[in-house]
Amino acid sequence: MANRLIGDLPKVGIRPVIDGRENGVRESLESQVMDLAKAAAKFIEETLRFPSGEKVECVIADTCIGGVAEAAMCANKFKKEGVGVSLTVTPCWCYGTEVMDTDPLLPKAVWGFNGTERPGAVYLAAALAGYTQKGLPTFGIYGRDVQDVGDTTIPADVQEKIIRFVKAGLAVAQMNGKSYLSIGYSSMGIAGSMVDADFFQDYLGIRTEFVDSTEILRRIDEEIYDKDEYEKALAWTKKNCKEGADRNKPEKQVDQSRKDAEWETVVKMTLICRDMMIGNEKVIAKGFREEGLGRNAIMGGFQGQRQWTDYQPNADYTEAILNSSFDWNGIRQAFVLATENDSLNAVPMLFGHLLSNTAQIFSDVRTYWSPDAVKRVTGKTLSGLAENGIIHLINSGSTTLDATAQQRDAEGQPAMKPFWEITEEEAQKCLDNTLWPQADREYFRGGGFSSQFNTEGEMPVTMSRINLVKGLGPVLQIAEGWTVELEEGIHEVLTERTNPTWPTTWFVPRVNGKGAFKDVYSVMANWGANHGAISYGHIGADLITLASMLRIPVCMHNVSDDDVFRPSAWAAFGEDKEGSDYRACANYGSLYGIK
Ligand SMILES: C[C@H](O)[C@@H](O)[C@@H](O)C(=O)CO
Ligand SMILES: [Mn+2]
Repeated sequence: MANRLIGDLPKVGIRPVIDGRENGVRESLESQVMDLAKAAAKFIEETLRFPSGEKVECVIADTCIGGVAEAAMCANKFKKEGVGVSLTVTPCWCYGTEVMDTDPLLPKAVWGFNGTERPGAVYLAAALAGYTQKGLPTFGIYGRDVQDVGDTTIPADVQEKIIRFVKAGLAVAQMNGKSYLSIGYSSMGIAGSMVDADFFQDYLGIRTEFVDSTEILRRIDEEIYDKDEYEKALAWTKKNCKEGADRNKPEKQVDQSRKDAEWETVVKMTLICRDMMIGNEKVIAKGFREEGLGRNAIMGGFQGQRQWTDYQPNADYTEAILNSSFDWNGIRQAFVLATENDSLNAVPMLFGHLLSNTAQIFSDVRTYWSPDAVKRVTGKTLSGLAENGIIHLINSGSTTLDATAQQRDAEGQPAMKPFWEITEEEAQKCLDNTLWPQADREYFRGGGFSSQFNTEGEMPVTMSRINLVKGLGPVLQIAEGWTVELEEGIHEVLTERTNPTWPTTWFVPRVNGKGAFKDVYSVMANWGANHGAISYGHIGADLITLASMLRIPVCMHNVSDDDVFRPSAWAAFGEDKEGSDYRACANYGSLYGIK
């Protein structure tokens, strides 16, 4: 599977730095330093893959870097090779600012080998002081236990930091230069769908492309899509997407021929939205080059409500299928497409996708159900992880079908996996566990079909969200927790009170008795908007590292302090990690903003 966006995937640049004193010192260190760089490169290449499936590639400087000339040669090589992340390694003393990497846009880390024969860790401290003094925030990596000279094994604590840094750095690099495709504009007064071009450009390096929804009608009417693929997609949909019960009042119900026409429209909408995002050779071959080039969109949003959905079938099918790891073409990388064009939920979905390589859930953060309220309406008692209350995540549309939780990890537990680990059987189970009821025609006058399922089993997940605060800028909120399955009889009653035609995920955040995480209720009460992006796994620490690279402060999280890994300069902004994060982000400002 190839990267589907324009531009090469970023590489990881490894910079072996060395004590430049020739005639003795340098020569005695050359192979040890280079071996450390090779060990780091091997480890990264063996561990990481891109969401598109490609292995991550490392580039090592041609020589060890003993001074500024070799630093410049390395920078030159990195530019030519498309390096997006810079990791400096050394076991020895080097000349801090002389060997440094001064590219302000490359996320940077220095691994100073913890040995004592040669002072790598002393160099690390000197280097970080230089980076801080020059306004180039850099991550410091320093193993807890002393290693022997020449040992090229990477201790577990160093491994964890290298991977956390590289993953987040590659996410930064992958976003840069791509687009957010806004199909339609603002939905129902939702602030996140008033797409803020300055935020995308300044903080993420992402362009914003605005296309009116009538473009979809035009492409349907003028048949600007691949008709062969359309036939294949429609046949696959008929076979794999079973219609659920029509819950509309009798006077609102439409006949099957109208429903069949709606299926045809939503399948076309899916092809067209995807083509608008990433282009399609087949559309170019039909003579529509401009349309077939796409918008180089790494994510997008579909306004839908209200003008489109008052008139045409909703995009629930389109959003659900594109956000899933499979379709009529087989198992493939998921897209990131927000419903209601909530761009501030698309961004954390993209963060989650780039950090975990998995498909993402988009949901309304709809209801906190206390144990008492559940008892009152169901007569039953919440138990297990759910015992202190649950949050109902539900939204028509954008929830990936991977969230049916039919995939299994190595231990046989429910999971949402990178697409290359998903089996045909698992993809089929996700489809088999989803029904497609006719949309609620009071909300969606143009009809359409909503995906309906209930996330099965317990999965570790992380909910996150970006909010824009006037006078402050963007902030990120993060809540790690679990999906839970409710005891027989509870789900049915609770979901009946909402929109039973929509997908439901019951979520329990990990609480700690303090602040926003005092209890489950407080998490709900402190959530900054109507939506959340939910990623498989506990990725809060990765999100925190990524946010610091983008200078987005984290306003709420439940990650242990020990796992918070930010540039070393953050320590100079105070001991309290939350306060220092705000001050450091304000001091450095957005990564791409023109000051
Ligand atoms: C149908 C309604 O308009 C929903 O779409 C609404 O509950 C939302 O999802 C609001 O974010
Ligand atoms: Mn919503």
